Amino acid sequence: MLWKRSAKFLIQHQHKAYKMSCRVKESCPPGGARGGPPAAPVSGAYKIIMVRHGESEWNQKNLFCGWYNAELSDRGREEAQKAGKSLKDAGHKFDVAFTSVLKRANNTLDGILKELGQQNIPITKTWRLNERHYGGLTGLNKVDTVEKYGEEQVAIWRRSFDVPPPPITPDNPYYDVILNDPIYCEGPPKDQFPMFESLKLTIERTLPFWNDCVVPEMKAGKSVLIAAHGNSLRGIVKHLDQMSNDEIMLLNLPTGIPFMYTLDEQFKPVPNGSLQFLGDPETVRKAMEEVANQGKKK
Ligand SMILES: O=C(O)[C@@H](CO)OP(=O)(O)O
Repeated sequence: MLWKRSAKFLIQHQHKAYKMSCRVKESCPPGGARGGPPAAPVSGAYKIIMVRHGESEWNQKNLFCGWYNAELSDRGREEAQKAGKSLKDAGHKFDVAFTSVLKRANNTLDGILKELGQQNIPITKTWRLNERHYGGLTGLNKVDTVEKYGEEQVAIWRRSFDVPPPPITPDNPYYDVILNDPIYCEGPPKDQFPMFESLKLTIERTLPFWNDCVVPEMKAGKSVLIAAHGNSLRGIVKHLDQMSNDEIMLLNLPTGIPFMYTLDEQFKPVPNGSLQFLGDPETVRKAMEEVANQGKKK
């Protein structure tokens, strides 16, 4: 079975991974988001910075979170501040920012923009940049889930490309909280509200936003920052780097460490333009490993 092979591949190769205010908008802002003067692209190329939110309270408790609207932990708030400082020290300024409708990403963005003194730039929030919906796993502890279903099954649920978690059902304590959360007032419509998402399904709702809203801003010469989630960003990375379904399984994005892509005119990464983290390599490697280990036996 393909997913069995994929899970084995994942477990065997995980260690190699490193090497390689409800202003919610469903559509793009009218006329595009407006910011300060457009940043000139370097040698005809585009640069974009993305960051996974800082550690959330549910990351700290090692719970599957997905569309549950968890708060940042103290460490997460510090990570956001640190990310802002490293962007400031590297001389970055942004014209526009994009984020999900979940407060762990919104507050990470706010923390970064505060450090940069750029709280007034236009921000577009969309559910299309949300974390993947973790379905029936929402609220479960990852290590307890490993104890119950085994490391291999949890690896498949967490990192396989197209095997979804089981659907969330009304007996899940977070079913109503998520479904009726006012942050979803502008979408998705109730009859299309996801009950689970694989990475494949996540990409199917994230990529249209990337193409229709983010790319036009870059084409207009705007300097763009995205603060989103581990799996919505993995989807964008997979698309940009044209990674195979097996390759993307190995990538675990660390919390709160910004990364840059330098893209050519076709929006393909230039040589050495992929996934350039703003952090020292050892810190980044350890942070990635920490995420990978969340789904392993203690
Ligand atoms: O629980 C989640 O929503 C995500 C990110 O925190 O977890 P994972 O890394 O297991 O995909």
